[in-house]
Amino acid sequence: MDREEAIKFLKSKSREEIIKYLNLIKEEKSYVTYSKNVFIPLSKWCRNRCGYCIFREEKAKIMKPNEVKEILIKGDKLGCREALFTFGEKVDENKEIKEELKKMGFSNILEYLYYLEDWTLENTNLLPHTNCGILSYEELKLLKEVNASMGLMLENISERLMNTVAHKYSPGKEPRLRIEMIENAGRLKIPFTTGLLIGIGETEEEIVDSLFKIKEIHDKYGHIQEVIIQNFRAKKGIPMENFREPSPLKMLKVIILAKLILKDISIQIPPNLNKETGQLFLLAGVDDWGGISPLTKDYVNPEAEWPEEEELRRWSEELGLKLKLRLPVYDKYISREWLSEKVYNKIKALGWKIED
Ligand SMILES: O=c1nc2n(C[C@H](O)[C@H](O)[C@H](O)CO)c3cc(O)ccc3cc-2c(=O)[nH]1
Ligand SMILES: C[C@H]1O[C@@H](n2cnc3c(N)ncnc32)[C@H](O)[C@@H]1O
Ligand code: MET
Ligand code: SF4
Repeated sequence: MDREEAIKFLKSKSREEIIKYLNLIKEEKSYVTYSKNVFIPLSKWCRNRCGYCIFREEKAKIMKPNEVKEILIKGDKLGCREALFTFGEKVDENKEIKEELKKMGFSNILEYLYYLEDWTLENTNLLPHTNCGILSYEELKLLKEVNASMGLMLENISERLMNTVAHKYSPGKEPRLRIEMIENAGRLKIPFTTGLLIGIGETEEEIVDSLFKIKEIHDKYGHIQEVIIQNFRAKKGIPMENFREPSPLKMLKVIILAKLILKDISIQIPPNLNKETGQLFLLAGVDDWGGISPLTKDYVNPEAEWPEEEELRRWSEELGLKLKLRLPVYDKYISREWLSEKVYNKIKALGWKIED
């Protein structure tokens, strides 16, 4: 599959073409994975203002250690294994937050995050995954010690979108910065999650170029464990509230392409954003349902409830696929090569069985 062929397919209106490419997806695997998590929105303030985001708040607020710990302890009791720290980008650029952190005894947000993630490893059976926007090489290096995996959505490789409602007020969505961070994570051997946001005004060419860029980075470092194909959801009150959501067919075609281009990388579809269509996407080779939570909502898409574990199981089993719990780090990355001593030992202490 090369660039031209991929673009042609994405633009094609032929039903036969779709069936032809679906037929190219050969699957030996017998399961679909998911993670059981708690979502910790440490702060909703953010230096960016993405046109599609409902998560961001102007209020300079930050979760207190006890609030966070309570969620972690409850999640642990419910059998969660992932602590998802997803929050605004560079929140300590906000003076009030910085002050608040100082009062709590931390000089910046990442020092506070490190403390909380270390506490998670010491006191619960959850493993941290951080997705908080742009981080430097040094910051990634530090956080690797206490994270099982980390993530950053590429969103799209398009520079052009930086001048549109999607990214015009979001310096952190500059594709060069995102690519640089994903590469730095590779240099540091951090198991990594990235993905595309579909339906934010991008062209077919830009989708294809984004997929090939991820493939190029992965060929160099081998650290991309999964790629999320996330469908834009219109919501009242966002600048992009009148944008059209991507059609199920568009999603299906992008998933097919992702699968054919990214090969050994797992393709993730958020099940709460694809309740009607998710099961059919399994036909196109979706490997993973991402994180669902028995405790916390999806703060990025608060209107979209998580399906129950049993529902995911039924969707999967109807297609002859077992539903299999995974950790925030995929089994193939569970080794001293990819994980810090601390995280590796924690996973061993959990008694996690790696079978393939
Ligand atoms: O609950 C969510 N989890 C999100 N996750 C987490 C994901 O569902 C899983 O927790 C990961 O597969 C890690 O195991 C993300 C992780 C990333 O690294 C990058 C982006 C996302 C986006 C979301 C999201 O919108 N909602
Ligand atoms: C955490 C990730 O959630 C995605 N995200 C942000 N806003 C929306 C929306 N309206 N619909 C779907 N996904 C969204 C972005 O890709 C972000 O990186
Ligand atoms: N703010 C970060 C980003 O967009 C984390 C996800 S959105 C809450 O990359
Ligand atoms: S999507 Fe992330 S970076 Fe963009 S405004 Fe929302 S919180 Fe900030």
